[in-house]
Amino acid sequence: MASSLSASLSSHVCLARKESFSRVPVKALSRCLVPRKGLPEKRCFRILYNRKIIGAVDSMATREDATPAINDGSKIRVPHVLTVAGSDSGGGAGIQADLKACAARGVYCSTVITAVTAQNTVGVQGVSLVSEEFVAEQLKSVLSDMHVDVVKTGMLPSVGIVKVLLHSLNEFPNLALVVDPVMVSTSGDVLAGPSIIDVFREELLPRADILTPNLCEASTLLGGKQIKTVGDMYQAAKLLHDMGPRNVLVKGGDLPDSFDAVDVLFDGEEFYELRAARVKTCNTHGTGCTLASCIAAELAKGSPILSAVKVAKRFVEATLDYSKEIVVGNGPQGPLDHFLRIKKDIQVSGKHWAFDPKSLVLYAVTDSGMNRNWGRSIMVAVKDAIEGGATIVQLREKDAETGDFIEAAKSCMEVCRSYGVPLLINDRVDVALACDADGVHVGQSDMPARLVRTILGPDKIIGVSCKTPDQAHRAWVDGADYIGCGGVYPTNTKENNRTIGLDGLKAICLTSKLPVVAIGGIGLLNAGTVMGIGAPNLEGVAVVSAIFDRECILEEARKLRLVLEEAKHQSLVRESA
Ligand SMILES: Cc1ncc(COP(=O)(O)OP(=O)(O)O)c(N)n1
Ligand SMILES: Cc1nc(C(=O)O)sc1CCOP(=O)(O)O
Ligand SMILES: [Mg+2]
Repeated sequence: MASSLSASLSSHVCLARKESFSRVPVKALSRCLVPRKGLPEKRCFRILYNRKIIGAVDSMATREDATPAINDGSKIRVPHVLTVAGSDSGGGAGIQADLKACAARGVYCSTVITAVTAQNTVGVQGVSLVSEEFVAEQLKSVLSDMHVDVVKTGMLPSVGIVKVLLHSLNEFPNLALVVDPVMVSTSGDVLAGPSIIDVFREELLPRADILTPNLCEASTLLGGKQIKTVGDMYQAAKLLHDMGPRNVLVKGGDLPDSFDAVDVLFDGEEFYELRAARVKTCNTHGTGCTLASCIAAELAKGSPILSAVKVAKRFVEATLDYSKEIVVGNGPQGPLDHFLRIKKDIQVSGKHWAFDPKSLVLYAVTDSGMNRNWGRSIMVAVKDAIEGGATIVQLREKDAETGDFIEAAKSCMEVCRSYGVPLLINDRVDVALACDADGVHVGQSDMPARLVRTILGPDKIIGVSCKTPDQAHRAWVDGADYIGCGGVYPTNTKENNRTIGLDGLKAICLTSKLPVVAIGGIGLLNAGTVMGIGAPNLEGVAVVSAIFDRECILEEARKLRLVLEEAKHQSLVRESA
């Protein structure tokens, strides 16, 4: 039967969409097709390669079936996990954890809610089951419309709900299934009673691609078997595998006297002992849901089981480590921070403001050569510029070693944050990421602003150098926050820099939808003239030598700021006249 499929395999490759699949010769695949247990022959095949499941093929798939899996250039079908689980009002576990884990792993997640729990970091105060009919309706809504790759189950609180789910799974035999046999919450509250154990053992587990019990759940499924050692975990994994799931991951998080966090994966042939240093934290609420969702997310992307489990374990470790000191609620078990951000955002500045174009008034751009000549550090130069009145700083360190640049940038970040002045990095997105700078300034031959925006995200400031109205328009389309226009006058600071003059500057300002800062050859003597061109979106001037190639940075910045304030005053007088 397998050989009869090999002729049409190429169209089915898309359907399986397993990355590893594409590296397997088609000839080898025909030998690898293995009918899936419990499913009608000729319907669905697991693809085994080196004895590992690497994908699934529907033998009756047509080219049309496969079409949605192909990226046609403009439309991309994303990996999709459907979680069938309970809602946790505290947001740490259940559906809420599943959504966050999938989002953090870059996978779309739809939800079928089986129960609503009133829950917090103290415990579970109440549970309200969703009716079987309504669970069925949710399943139908999702599965009749969307292409789901993997179903992940959490809290399945009644036999009826498990049966409803099994019915849907029978209708969609290609769906991979991750079963997290949730029975008791981290607080010790029962979420699914012993009545469901039989239907789990007899009907759900044989359908599962992977089962992910903790020690208590493994013991319950095995009729109360004691699991106290890693050796017991191996036995439990084997016994659970005999119940039908293709893979079993017994999680040893609760193993007594264990220095490491040990999990045992059994794929029916080999055992894998996965060890990591135990993270000391009480913020563990939701780790089981997160791990299972993350495994589901990786499988949806096309990973083989072992690599999905390894990535998921590493992700949970990282979130545990990151979240170990965060405080959410007064109970003994807090939640995870799936996006590794909450703590950082609070610590870094307490607040994030949107970019304010008024911060462009006096834009100080550093120059490592000038600082060297005057024998001062970048940090001291930046501090003096800010104390003199600079409203935004750009580190333009063309000849610095990357490591030195990052260290200097980190120190300057501290200074700038303490004064509430934004700090941008010239050219180097990597350095900006490493020091969590407020943004980046790029020119026409640097990384395109659109890509910088994708990498830095929506919160960071992006500036683009422009010499023409077309470039200014492009910068706006690409998601920049402001443009730098120059050289207004000739400059010795930047070699071979074309001068656009005041007329060039004005032409750009007139059409630009973005705020503008003028640059190039600007100093005390001409800053007023530049600001006087009468363009409302010209917010300020950017200077290098007028501040940093002077004996006293603070004094020069102060004088320049006064000139700019006077120019602003004059323009207000002109407007009101
Ligand atoms: C505010 C501001 N405007 C223009 C530039 C010049 O950027 P770019 O054209 O990329 O040239 P380099 O500075 O990288 O030599 C700037 N840095 N800042
Ligand atoms: C970095 C830079 N960019 C320019 C542009 O025209 O885009 S001119 C310039 C150098 C500006 O230095 P100074 O203030 O010493 O003239
Ligand atoms: Mg540049």
